[in-house]
Amino acid sequence: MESRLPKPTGLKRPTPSIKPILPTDRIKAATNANLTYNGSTTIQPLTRDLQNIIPQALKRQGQGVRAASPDPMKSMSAPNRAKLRRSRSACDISEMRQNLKRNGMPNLATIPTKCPRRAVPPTTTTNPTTAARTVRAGSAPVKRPTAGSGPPPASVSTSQRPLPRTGTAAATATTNKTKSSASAAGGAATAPKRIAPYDFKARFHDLLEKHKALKTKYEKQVDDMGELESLPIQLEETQAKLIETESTLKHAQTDNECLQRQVKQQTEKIEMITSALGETRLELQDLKVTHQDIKSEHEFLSTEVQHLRRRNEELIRSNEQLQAELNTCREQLFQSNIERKELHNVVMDLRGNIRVFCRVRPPLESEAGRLMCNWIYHDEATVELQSLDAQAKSKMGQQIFNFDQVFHPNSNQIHIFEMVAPLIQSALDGYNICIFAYGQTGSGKTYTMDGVPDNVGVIPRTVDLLFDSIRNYRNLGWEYVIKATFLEIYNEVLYDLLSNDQKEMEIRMAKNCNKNEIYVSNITEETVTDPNHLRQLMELAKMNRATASTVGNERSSRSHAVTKLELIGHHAEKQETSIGSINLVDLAGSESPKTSIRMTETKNINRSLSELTNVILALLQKQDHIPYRNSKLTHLLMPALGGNSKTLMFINVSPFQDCFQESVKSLRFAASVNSCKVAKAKRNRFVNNSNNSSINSSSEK
Ligand SMILES: Nc1ncnc2c1ncn2[C@@H]1O[C@H](COP(=O)(O)OP(=O)(O)OP(=O)(O)O)[C@@H](O)[C@H]1O
Repeated sequence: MESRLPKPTGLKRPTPSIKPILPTDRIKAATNANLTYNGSTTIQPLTRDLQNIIPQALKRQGQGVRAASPDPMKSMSAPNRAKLRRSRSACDISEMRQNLKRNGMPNLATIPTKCPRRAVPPTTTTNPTTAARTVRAGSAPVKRPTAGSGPPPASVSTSQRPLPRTGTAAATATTNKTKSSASAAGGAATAPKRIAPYDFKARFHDLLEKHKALKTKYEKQVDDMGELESLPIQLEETQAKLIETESTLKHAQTDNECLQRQVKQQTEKIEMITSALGETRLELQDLKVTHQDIKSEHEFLSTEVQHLRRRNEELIRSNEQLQAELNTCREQLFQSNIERKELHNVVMDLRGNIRVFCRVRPPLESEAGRLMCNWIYHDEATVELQSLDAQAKSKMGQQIFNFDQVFHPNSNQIHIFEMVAPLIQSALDGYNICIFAYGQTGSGKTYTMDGVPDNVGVIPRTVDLLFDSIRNYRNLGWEYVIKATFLEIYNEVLYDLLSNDQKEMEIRMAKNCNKNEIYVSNITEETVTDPNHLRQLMELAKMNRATASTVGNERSSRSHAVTKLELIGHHAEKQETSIGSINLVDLAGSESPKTSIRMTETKNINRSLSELTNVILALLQKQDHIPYRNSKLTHLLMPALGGNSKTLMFINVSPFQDCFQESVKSLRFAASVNSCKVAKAKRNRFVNNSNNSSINSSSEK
């Protein structure tokens, strides 16, 4: 690392030296700035290092000693000594000149060979050499530095010395040098005594004193030198310490900056926290206010809660009483419902197990040109049919028919279903219900049973009524499951209307049951949970049903369609199960063979309808053998026609004159069925025992 100490700019770096100038050199130079080596040249600070200065100073000192202290053993005579002095002075000057020349300084003036002895008064203190140079050479005098800080020379012996000889310049120079030393030591007031040249003893003593003084000075200089030599080491140590201190300072500065930054950050944080604290205090005040409000509200609510608890306890006690009353009411309701069912069944029985409703359809817009018979509705149960043909009228006589209900052409679907609904209720009570529509093709059977999308018939309305009633029955503790099958009898073959698979289907007797209980094998049975599901199944069955165009109907149903809904109810509390069924039959339309296009189809339809008539007539005549098995239709409807069932038959007739014969035929058949008496229907009621289920099919009144 570079030192930060200021470098001297105005000082001239010395000529190449032994080692580069260090700051210690400057210190040494500054220390030596006041040093003067025995009246010789003062060492210039910061220009020379100690390695260069000290040897030169010692060299000069040695020269001075040599000049001032000639070896007394070698010069024995005055002329020789003078000559020696002369030569030494000359040597000194010559050496000075060489030094000056080496240092690039102006040269000294040449010393004249002889110097007039009286030119310089002996008492003057001016350097005779310099004065002689000034006078003779006329050049600028070269001043020799005077000793300012050198040790005082010994004056004890010099004061006893004789006055110096003034004959030569060398003597004068010696005298001056001595005087200069004396002046430096004791002041200019006491002039040193000159030692006679012949007084060798005195001179010897003088020289000894000088030698002693110089030795002391030399030792002192050596000590100083020792001290000075230790200075670079101290300086290096100091410099190392300085560098270390600078490094430490730099680290400290870095740490300081870091700390300042941290202090700044912490200060900012403190400000933020202080700000947040202020906001929090405000929020705290608000919360305290809110707390007070809530506290007061809590006290109010606590009072309210206590009041409500007391009120709740009262209500619980009241509720328990009401619950007990409710249970009693439920039990009464359950019993009442049983009574209602029995009474309902009595009404149904009074109306007849086989009931016949006659419906005359209106002419369509497309049939406006067709002639219509004369229909006379005597009352709601009696209708008279008159032909427009007088011959036929006279031949057939009066055609008056009685039924349970007659619906004229203006009767709508709602009126029809109002009369059907009590039967549906009986199905939920555990009875078997059979509703079928019989009539000529195009007379309105499908319209009555299925209806049209904007005016639905008996079957869709039955579905809605069933699910509404099931919801009401749920309040009484009954849970119902509905299972649905859709069957078609076409050309005396059974088809599953919910499946397109070709499969063998047979009408079979149910085992371990009433002899009239039957079932169809391999038929698809769907468990229905909501009315929409049932409607979707009905749509699918309708699409799968065989239809074709006939003379009387563009989309004639060419098969008998049987929709069976099995209603299984369970009362968990009473451990009671109720199973009822509804058979909804849309028969194929009877058709005259004369007008039929598909004879086989027509024959099968007419044969099955004829067998249906035979069965009903056999029942009417109370024959021992009822020919149920003569056709698939009668076999399938056996439970409904002859056994444990409540049956409703719609006789649909067309109002037109050209249908007169078929209408009369249908009405006669229906009238005969209406007069048919069958055994009373039994309610399918099961009570579950602990070990097994026993059937209590009770015979109703
Ligand atoms: N009461 C009625 N009111 C209005 N239109 C009716 C009525 N009854 C039947 N129709 C219409 O008369 C036409 C024939 O009716 P529908 O198809 O129900 O006869 P169908 O007896 O079922 O015939 P098929 O035995 O050939 O199937 C249909 O267009 C039907 O919409």
